[in-house]
Order: sequence, then C-alpha cells, then structure tokens
Amino acid sequence: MNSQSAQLAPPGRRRSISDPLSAALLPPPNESPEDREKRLKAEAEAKKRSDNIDRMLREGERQNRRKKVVKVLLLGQSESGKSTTLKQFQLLHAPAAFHAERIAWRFVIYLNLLQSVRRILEAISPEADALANGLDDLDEDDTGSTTSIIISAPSGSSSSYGTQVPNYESYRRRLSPLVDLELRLIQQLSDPDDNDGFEATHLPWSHQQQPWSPGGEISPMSMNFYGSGQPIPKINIPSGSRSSPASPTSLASMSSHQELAVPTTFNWKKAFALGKIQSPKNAHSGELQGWWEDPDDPVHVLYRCAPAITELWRDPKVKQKLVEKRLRLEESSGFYLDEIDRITAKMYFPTDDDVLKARLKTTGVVEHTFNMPKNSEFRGVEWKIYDVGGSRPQRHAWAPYFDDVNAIIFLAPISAFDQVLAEDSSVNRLEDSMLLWKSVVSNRLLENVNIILFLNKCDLLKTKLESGVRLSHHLPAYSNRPNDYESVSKYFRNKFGAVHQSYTPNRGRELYIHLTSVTDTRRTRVIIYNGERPDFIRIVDILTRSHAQFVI
Ligand SMILES: Nc1nc2c(ncn2[C@@H]2O[C@H](COP(=O)(O)OP(=O)(O)OP(=O)(O)O)[C@@H](O)[C@H]2O)c(=O)[nH]1
Ligand SMILES: [Mg+2]
Repeated sequence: MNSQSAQLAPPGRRRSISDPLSAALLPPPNESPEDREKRLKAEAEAKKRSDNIDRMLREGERQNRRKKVVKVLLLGQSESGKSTTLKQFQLLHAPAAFHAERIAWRFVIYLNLLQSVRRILEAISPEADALANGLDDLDEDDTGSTTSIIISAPSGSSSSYGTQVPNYESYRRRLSPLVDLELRLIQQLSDPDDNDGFEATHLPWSHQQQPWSPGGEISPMSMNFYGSGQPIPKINIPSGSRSSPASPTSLASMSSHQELAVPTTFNWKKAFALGKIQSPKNAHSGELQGWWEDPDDPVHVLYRCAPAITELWRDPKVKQKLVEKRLRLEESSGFYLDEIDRITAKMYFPTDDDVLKARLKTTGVVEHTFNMPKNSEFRGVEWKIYDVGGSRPQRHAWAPYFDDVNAIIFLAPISAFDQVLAEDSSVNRLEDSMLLWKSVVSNRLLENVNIILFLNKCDLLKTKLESGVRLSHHLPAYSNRPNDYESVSKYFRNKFGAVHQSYTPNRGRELYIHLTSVTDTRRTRVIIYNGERPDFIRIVDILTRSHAQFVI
C-alpha cells in the first residue's frame, strides 16, 4: 500500500495520510490488478490534460508579456488630413475591412459632390454679385479663403444687377432637385436616433478660445499673415431657386461653411454598409439586384441632373466667375466635379481613391486597433490609433489622450497658407497650424512622445504655386524668395523644425518630418511602412524595444 501511495504521489511532493485530500486520493484497499491498471491509465491521461493546460497558460502569459500596444494620436487642425491618414492605415493593415466599408461612403461622396454644386450656384447667384459690388472697398488680398467663401444676402435683393449678370436661372431650375437631395442625405447620414441631426455641425464657438493650449499661453508667432485678424464678411444667400421646393428648414438656410459631421456614436458605416444589394436577383443569370433598382435611391436624382452639373462645371462664364471669386473648388475637400459621369452612374461603386478623397468631418475621438502583420518583425504589436476632431471646438477632447500616448502624427496642411479657418474666418489656416504645432511640441506631458510631422497637402501646394499664387502675398516674411515648390516646402520644413527646436522641453527628442500628400496611397505607404525601414518603423522599433510600460 505504501509503495502504491508512493507511486501515486506526484514526484517531489510528500503526502501526509492525515491530509484529508491525500486520504481521499488513496486507492481503495481492495483494488484488483485490472482496476489498478484502469486507474493508473485514467490518472496518466488526466495528468497529460493538466500539463497541456499548464503549457497553454504559460504560452498565453508569454504572448501577453510579448504583446505591445503602440498608441498613436493623430493631431492637426480641421481638414488637415487626419482621418485620411487613418484611412491609409486601414487600407494597409485591414484592407478587407476597408473594402467592405467602401460602399458606405457612397452617400458621403454624393453629398460632397452636391456641396460643390451648391457652392457654384451660390457663387453665380445675382445676389452674390449685388453683395460683392456693395463691398468693393474690401481689399481682395485680405479675403484669402479658397474654401470659406460664403456668399449670402437677404433674399429677394437681386434685380437691379440682373441685366449685367449672365442669366444662370436655367442652371438653378435644372439643378433644383439637388437642394432637396442634399437635405435628404444629411438627414440620412445623421444619427437617426438624434432628431437634431445638425447638432454636431453647430457646436458653440467662442472667439476667445485659443488654438489649443491647456495650461500654456499662445504668443504671437514669428510668422505673420496678411489677412489674419481681419474679419471677412460672411453673407448668406439662399441657395435654392425661387421655384425650389426647399422649406425654411432646408439646406437653403444652411450656409456652405456648415459641414456635416456624423457623431461618433452613430455607426453610419454599418448602417450603410450593404446598401440594398441583394444578390443574385436571378439565380441563373447571376444578375445583381441593387440600390439602382430602388426608385428612391439618391443615384436617380443625381443621374438625371448629371448633364446639367457637367454643363455648369464646364461653362466658361461660370469658370470665369469662380476665378473672380477665387473659389478654387479643385483644392477643396471632397472634390469630384471632374468625374461627374462616373460618380453619378447608376451602378457607381466607390474606389479606394474615392474613399480617400471623401470628406466627413470628425467629431469626438475615434479609436482604431490594428495588429501588425504576422510575417512582419513587429508581429504581436498592436496599434491603437486615435483620430480626433481638429476644429477649434473639438480640441478640448485631445488632452485626456496625452497621458499614455507613444507617438503623435501631427498634420499641417501647408497648401493652406492663403485660406482661413472654416470656424473662424479671421484666422489664417497656416498660422493656426503653427500655433497648434507650438502648443503640442512645447507641452510637458508630451515631452517623451515621439513626434512625426506630416507637412501635408503638398500636391495642392504644388498646384497652387504653379498657378501663380505667391506665398509672400500671404506671408510677408517669405519676402522675395523663389515661389517654387522646392523652395517653399523647404522653407516650411525649416520653420516647423525651428519651432520644435525652440519650444520642445526635451532637446533630445528626434523630430521626423515628411512632405506628404496623404491621399496618395503609394507614397503614404512608403512613409508609413515599407521594407526599407522608414522613420515610422524606426519609431515603432524604438517603442517596442525600449519601453517596458508598453507591455500589457
Ligand atoms: N489633395 C489632397 N487632399 C487631401 C490631402 N489630405 C487630405 N485631403 C483631403 O482633405 C479633406 C479633409 O481631410 P480629413 O482627413 O477629413 O481632415 P481631418 O484632419 O480629419 O479633419 P477633421 O475631421 O475636421 O478634424 C478630405 O477630403 C481629404 O480627402 C492631401 O494631401 N491632398
Ligand atoms: Mg477627421
């Protein structure tokens, strides 16, 4: 019996018979040799199972210890390209999910197109001319906005200028169904549970608010911009024609600077993910039944209005008017006017590039998690990327994320040197970016955070400079330096670098600066991740090797 119990006792452990558990585990005194054999076999199997579980637990622990989370915060003013950068991360690390969501962007793209059309109609309205003529003492150079030209006037104040202005009434009439369509799309894209669908676009804004500076003052920067600090008149013209069915609550009363922003609480991508595709309609032919067969789908109105939109956009007189008003729609967010036929086609399905170009303002903070690919040297690393709203009323939501962030990608759209903020037309966009940059780099909470600076929208900067817009007209300090892309981009690189150098509380911090166009997938991919260990991957490398606090 003793030898049996010795045999049963796990190696290295002594059992006392007074221990009730040991006593219970002892074999029955009258155990037959067959029973003993069965018992020993069962015990061996149980031990094997238990060892397996132990092994799995140990492996899980090991993996957990190895698993690292890198938290990246996307910062920058509104329309700087944060959400677009996030889309590029999605495209790189979760392409299947990105592609599955493409169809949901169809409505946003339609809305972007409709907004471009509305802005043209506003610009060519006789009321706009009447008002512009009344404001001829306004210095043209001081109104340097390309995306915030907001034209409006008391309704009905048109006729005395009617003879001098080409009659665009036919455009208004033919395009009037788009007014209602825009309203309908906004309602659909807003949270259906939220009756006040426009809420997110109407956040209160105080002129006293600083670009963002918790606990830090904003001092005047060395860059001074013509036009900043000078209020630019905002005038509202009802965009609908007299025959428009628009109601007082319709978009006609929503001026063009008011952007739709979908609340982060509303999962609109899921709501629109599948559209109305039911496939196949006919099992034999494989023919698809889709939204284009739904007479209520927005595509039908767009399809019918497409010839008029094309005519409007190509009309030389309209083009001239846009030039006069310096409304460069090609540079504005969500520009699809060069592809009207494709976008308004009944079976239009957004491409990757269409989604990257789509504009939907962010409110709140959106978190996305990506795992590094299994075959990469950083397998096991989890990225958490936070995309925040960049307009001034949204910036208060940034600070809580500063505590445990590992890297910041700061986006400054350097093409915006001649534009003003949508939320405050007295502030030059580049000046705002500079102030924001200074606030971020000088922040003590962020002193050990790696910073990557994307000087973004370089494609637009190049086009703008090539079209003859001079940086020195908006930034006197640039003086008579060459107005070409190389010189200007180098100048901005040095300026932003110098601000970091002067204000960082951590002189040892390396700053990574890239000239980017984040709508360009190929180039952005090279910056974010490629086989040649770009800066970005060097940062991940440093983070994953050296910071114990990233281990969960
Ligand atoms: N041509 C061009 N367009 C860009 C570039 N980066 C962003 N855009 C476009 O600019 C618009 C604004 O970009 P978003 O990514 O929505 O800007 P954001 O910083 O997220 O803005 P908020 O959400 O308001 O804070 C979108 O229509 C983008 O497609 C760029 O480098 N070049
Ligand atoms: Mg955004």
